[in-house]
This record gives sequence, structure tokens and C-alpha cells, in this order.
Amino acid sequence: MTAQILDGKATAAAIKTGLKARVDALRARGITPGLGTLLVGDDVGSQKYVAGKHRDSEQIGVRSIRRELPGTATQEEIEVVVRELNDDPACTGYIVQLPLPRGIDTNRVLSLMDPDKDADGLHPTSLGRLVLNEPGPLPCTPRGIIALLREHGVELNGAHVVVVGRGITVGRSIPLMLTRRSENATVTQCHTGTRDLPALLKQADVIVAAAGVPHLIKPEDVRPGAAVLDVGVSRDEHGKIVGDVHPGVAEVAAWISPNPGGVGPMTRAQLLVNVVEAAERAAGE
Ligand SMILES: Nc1nc2c(c(=O)[nH]1)N[C@@H](CN(C=O)c1ccc(C(=O)N[C@@H](CCC(=O)O)C(=O)O)cc1)CN2
Repeated sequence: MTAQILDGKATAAAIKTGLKARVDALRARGITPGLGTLLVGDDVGSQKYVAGKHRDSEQIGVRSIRRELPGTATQEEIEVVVRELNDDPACTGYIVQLPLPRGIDTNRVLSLMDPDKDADGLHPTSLGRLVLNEPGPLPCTPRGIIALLREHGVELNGAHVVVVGRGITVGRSIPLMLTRRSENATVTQCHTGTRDLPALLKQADVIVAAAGVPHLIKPEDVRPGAAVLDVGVSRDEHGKIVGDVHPGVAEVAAWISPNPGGVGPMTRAQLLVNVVEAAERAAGE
């Protein structure tokens, strides 16, 4: 391996240490931030991610509010829980774990959330604020990727970033975030309809692989010196994570995020950043 590791575990741990001090300051004023999660169904990956979110919350003194529904829950049953979380004063921010079961109108569920409690940055108001360049919660995985690159000194200013994927949690919003003046990158967004993906990948200073296709990004697609972020999570027959990036890429790239241990822990840490920021905003800071 020649690439340097974009260590999400260590970076997330440092972020959580900083957040704990802010939570302690809020609690000293009688304000305890509370993270709510709504998990629908029994997807093993989603269960793990939600458990990790609550483990992190507890470590920094954020209260956990867990709501779960079976995979057979109806649209109406899900909406009832969303309204309860909106009305629960102990819940200062919450997320609806995605994906929701087939047949559920995800956009409708997200749009029923109180935008002031949107800890995921996925409410239409939050995404609108991002487009308009106004302050608000930001989607956790893109925010985590940018923080991870910054922490390791990877230059974004003027960089050509190739994003592969157009999903709701990463692909849709990361180009908006990377092209803000503060990041100042140039983005090419690719997806299943892209012609000659390898030719575009080869031009990238930074690759964000969020397609959910095992080993889609091959060593020969990557320019020596590039940074490669592996966001994709597929699982093999033993339940082991297989990312979007072929292991051989570590011999070519200058920087690579491990998977697990890269973008995942950063996603969870940025969720807590959103929760703490929302509690601070509500406290008038
Ligand atoms: N409401 C949301 N749903 C989903 C989001 C999101 O940001 N908001 N993103 C993904 C999943 N995700 C967050 O929920 C997530 C993915 C991975 C991890 C993580 O910590 N992964 C570990 C490995 C865990 C394992 O062994 O499986 C790692 O990478 O080290 C946390 C959160 C889709 N849904």
C-alpha cells in the first residue's frame, strides 16, 4: 500500500471530544441535546448504523431517543412517529434512517419532519438552504467527507472532484457543498448513465465513490496522486463490507479512505455536529 490513510475513526474521535465540551456547556445551562432516530424494518446494516449513532451520542452526553417500527409499518404509522418526534421536547434533533421499506413515500416522510429538528440535513428546507447558501444542517456524509479531506490536508480549492452516484444521502448534495466558495472545487457528477466513466475518473484529483457497486473503481481508473473516498457499502455472503473501491487502488492513489473506518464514522460524527449546532441555535447562541 502506498496511499496514506484518511483515518475516519481517529478524526471522528477528535470531533467527538470537541463536541463533548460543547454538550457539557449546554448541560451546565440546563439544556440536554437529545438525538432521536426512527428505524423502520430489520435491515442489519441500518440496525448497526443506528446503534452506532446512539453509542456516539451517549459518549458525549447527548440523550438517545429510539423509535422502531416493523418493516410492515404503513405510511400513516410512520408519519405518526414523525409527528411524535416533532412534538417531543426532549428530542432536539432526529433522523429517519434510510432507506425506508419499499412502498413508503420517503420524500413525504422527510418533508413532515420539523425542519428545526432535522439532524440529517435531508429535509427539503435544509436542502433548499444549501442551494441558497444559507446556514442550516448539512447532509452528514458529504460534511464528513469534506472534514476528513481537510483534516488530512487534501486540497479542495481548484481541485477536480469526480462524484460517482446520485443518491439522496451523498451524490445529490455533495456537488452543492464542494462548489461553495469555501471549498471551491470543480465537480463532475457521474452515474449509471455516464458514458466512459474511466476516462472521467482518470482526470480526478479527488474521487468520491458512492455508487454501491462493489469494486467499481479500479486501479487503472485512478490518477497517481489522487485522493479516493470509498462511500459504497455492499456486503458479501458473510456480511463483510465490500466497498466501491478495489483494494488495488491503494497502490496508485496518494490518499484513500478505508472502508470500514473511513467515511462511516465521519457520517456519525457529523450527525452529532448537526445535533449540537441545532441545540446551540435553539439556546440562542
Ligand atoms: N437518515 C440517514 N440514512 C442513511 C444515511 C444518512 O446519512 N442518514 N447514510 C447511510 C448510512 N449511514 C448513516 O446512517 C451510515 C453508514 C455507515 C456507518 C458506519 O459507521 N460504518 C462503519 C461500519 C459499520 C459496519 O460494520 O457495518 C464504518 O464505516 O466504519 C454509519 C452510518 C444510509 N442511510
